[in-house]
Amino acid sequence: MLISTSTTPENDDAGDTFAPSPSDAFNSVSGRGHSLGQRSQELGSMRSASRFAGSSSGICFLRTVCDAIAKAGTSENLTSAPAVNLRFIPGEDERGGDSRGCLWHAFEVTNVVGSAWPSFEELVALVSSFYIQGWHCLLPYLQADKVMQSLENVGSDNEIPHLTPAAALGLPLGIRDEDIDVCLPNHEVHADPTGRTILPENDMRLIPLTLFSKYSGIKGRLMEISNKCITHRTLNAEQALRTVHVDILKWQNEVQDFIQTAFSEEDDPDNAGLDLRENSKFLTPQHHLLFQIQYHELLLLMHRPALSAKSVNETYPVAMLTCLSSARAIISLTKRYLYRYKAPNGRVAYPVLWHVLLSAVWMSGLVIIFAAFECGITLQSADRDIQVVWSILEFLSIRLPGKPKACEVALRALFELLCRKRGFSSVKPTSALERPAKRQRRSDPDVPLDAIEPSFLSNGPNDEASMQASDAAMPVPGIAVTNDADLFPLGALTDSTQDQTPFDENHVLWLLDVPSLLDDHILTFKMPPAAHAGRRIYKIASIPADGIGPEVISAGITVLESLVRALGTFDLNFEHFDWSSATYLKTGKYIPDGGHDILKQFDAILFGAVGAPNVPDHISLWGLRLAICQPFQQYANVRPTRILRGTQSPLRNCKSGDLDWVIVRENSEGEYAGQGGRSHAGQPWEVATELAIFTRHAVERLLRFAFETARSRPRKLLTFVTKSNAQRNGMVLWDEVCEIVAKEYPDVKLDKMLVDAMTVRMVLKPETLDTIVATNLHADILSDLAAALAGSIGIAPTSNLDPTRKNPSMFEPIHGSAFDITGKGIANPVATFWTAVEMLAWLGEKDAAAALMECVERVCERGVTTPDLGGTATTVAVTNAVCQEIEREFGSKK
Ligand SMILES: NC(=O)c1ccc[n+]([C@@H]2O[C@H](COP(=O)([O-])OP(=O)(O)OC[C@H]3O[C@@H](n4cnc5c(N)ncnc54)[C@H](O)[C@@H]3O)[C@@H](O)[C@H]2O)c1
Ligand SMILES: O=C(O)C[C@@H](O)C(=O)O
Repeated sequence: MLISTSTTPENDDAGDTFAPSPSDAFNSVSGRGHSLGQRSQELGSMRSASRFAGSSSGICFLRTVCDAIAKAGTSENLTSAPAVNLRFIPGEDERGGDSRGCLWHAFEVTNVVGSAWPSFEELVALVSSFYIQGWHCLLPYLQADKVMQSLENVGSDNEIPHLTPAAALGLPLGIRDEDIDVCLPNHEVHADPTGRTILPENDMRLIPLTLFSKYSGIKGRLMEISNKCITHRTLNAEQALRTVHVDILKWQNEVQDFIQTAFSEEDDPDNAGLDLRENSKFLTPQHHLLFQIQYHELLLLMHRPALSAKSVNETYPVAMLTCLSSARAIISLTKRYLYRYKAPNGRVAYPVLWHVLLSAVWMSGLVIIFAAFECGITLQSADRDIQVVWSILEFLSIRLPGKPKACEVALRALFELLCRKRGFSSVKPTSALERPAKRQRRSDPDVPLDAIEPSFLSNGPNDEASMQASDAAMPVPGIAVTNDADLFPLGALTDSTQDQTPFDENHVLWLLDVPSLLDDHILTFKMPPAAHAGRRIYKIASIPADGIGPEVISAGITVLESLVRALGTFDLNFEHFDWSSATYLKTGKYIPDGGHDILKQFDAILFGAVGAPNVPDHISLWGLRLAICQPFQQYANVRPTRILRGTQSPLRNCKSGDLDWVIVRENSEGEYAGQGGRSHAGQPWEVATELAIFTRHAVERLLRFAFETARSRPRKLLTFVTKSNAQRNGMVLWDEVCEIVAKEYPDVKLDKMLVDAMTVRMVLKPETLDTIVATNLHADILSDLAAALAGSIGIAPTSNLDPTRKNPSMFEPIHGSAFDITGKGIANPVATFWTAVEMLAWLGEKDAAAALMECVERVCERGVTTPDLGGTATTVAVTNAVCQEIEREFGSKK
């Protein structure tokens, strides 16, 4: 089956062009193919010029799925839904999901080495420092001595591939990296640093350890291929992948050999020297599951980049189908394992598997949704798999809810979106979107937490008989599984089932407060330093233009460059355009001929302000700002307002938190349609008309965007502002369209205001507002008021978004050229910094965006502010303070 490489027509938001036809499996019916221009810098490993390393491919895949689903279907306005809705999409490269940085409960860690073993608190601190701040998946391959040494002490980090199996095998965790790389049965004696023999040479655990180590090696090579072909310098990416594929298959066969050996007779001559009786008990269902999941993870890792590649090609169907079958295998294996080996109290029988299962099942869920999106399977079929994924995630969240919960939220939102866009509302209420009934039981104090089980464990076709039938259908080669979880060697970690410590219910309930957890996570998450050898590169067009524009844009770029240096994970390439009033006065044009085509090649536009005393305002605004926003269909103008830490509202008693709004302004027509004219010029009866135009199409797409924005925020409150008492045509159309669109968002509370009364409410009851939507002119005025109520127009940002991402979006501070302070060096750069934050988030660099915002707020908190906020600092001083804060936080990687 060959993929069509022709560009699928872009979907028109006037009609759903998608038919979920399985017969068209993986032909580009989805329209995804060439439409991912925004991600052009994130190329998969199937492309020779790949620029990301390691698990970036996971993040890239994740974005592919989100972008593709958001872009599809009738509702163009939903484009940003996943990004807005989910707030935080768990990635592979983000760790733990528990904002406390604690992977293990105290009762899951046992002191096995006597007093030298770190305390639980030390263990948490160590895991947090390596796992949360400094970890990267390539670490084991880099052989960084110091890090490895410390990891020996931590020992229980289950995401470091070879330490997972070490712990799983019950090996003393003092074992060194070199042991794992070189050890072969019958050849070496392994000793800990004190000389005590820790592994006799005939210890059969060395075989799986070697196999796990080989797995790590293959994984590392796959990452290298995505990165720079380090191992395969002489091969192109496709040749390199073929050799790795052979190694994966060889590895899997070795695993099977080993499993068969472990359960064969002792007198088998092949097993001479191996103490089978002593050691076979170490091969448990957990090991087997781990091996099987690792096999499928390798296949996913190998094929996934092809799914994220910018253009589809003939490798795509193989990649898609391989990923699909591996994803289904992972889901089915995990389900079967949990069914059989769940501990009596309902928890995962062995905590060390928790993260392995979590990341494998999460990635599999994404693959299933993507396959449904690509029409490789029907939505109904995907629904069945996804139900199991949710049940597993729900089950895993019993141990530590943060990350499983975030995965569940993300998958639910994506699947819901896909179902809606395909018009399959029946999938939605009956299964996919309903919260499981068990959820209520969790908060019921009479039901012990231990009573919670995954739904598939307790009912329907998932009984023992059908499990056995499915076992028969998919035989597990070679292994004689044992039902006795107690056989499992505990190593450094005890099985939670053996511990009598009651589960910390408060901890669970605290973590169930998902929105605040996720917010918190965004704020506290730190990017790992310089993890990626291949960096994402964004092309930014900078148009500082007039007045204080050049001063604040220069400050913004300084801060962004400092952030980029400190994080080392992506690059911003700025190109500067001198399109301004001065240019207009010289050439007669703000934008030269062909200027729009040039701008189209950029990922985003960073804009200062336009307007000069010697050019009429309507010429400058229409010549530059509107001349970009309107043709680029940046129809959603998004203006968040908040009282930043360390700043004050002019409203008495209004505290930070009381005023936390997002204003969504229609940005393509309305009062800015440019219709009208003048007659009888210069005569006493001269007449001028200014005609506002409201189209159903533009109103609907903007309202849907506003509802999505409101839905993505904790309060789910949308205030809809018009003047439909006086303006009885256009505004009444807004009212009618709003009523229709609102039906799609029953979870969003709708609140209607007339614009005059709205100004009163903004001043007197700011805490009653959250997301606000209004016309081009009304929202322009309301957003200046909002900025002033939050302290200054000098802090307020704007995003001019084309949610379809067909054109670059433009980011600018709300304020104008501010002639009165131009050149004085006191323009507040915070609005531009916050604008830069919004731009980074739109580009997909959400962690970097959150990090920058945090640094800006810390500087405000320290009182380093310009005069408009009551301070005495200059633009440059504030800029330097933010750069210093960034360096303090992340260090500089110059
Ligand atoms: N997006 C734009 O390009 C844009 C937006 C608004 C106004 N304008 C244009 O700018 C020119 C001036 O317009 P205006 O005076 O109505 O609005 P303005 O936003 O330029 O200034 C209003 C007031 O706010 C202050 N101010 C603005 N930004 C500040 C900052 N960063 N730090 C400290 N104080 C700041 C100014 O000093 C002034 O007192 C006009 O030509 C107008 O058309 C352009
Ligand atoms: O009305 C405009 O668009 C100009 C200015 O007020 C802005 O908000 O950018």
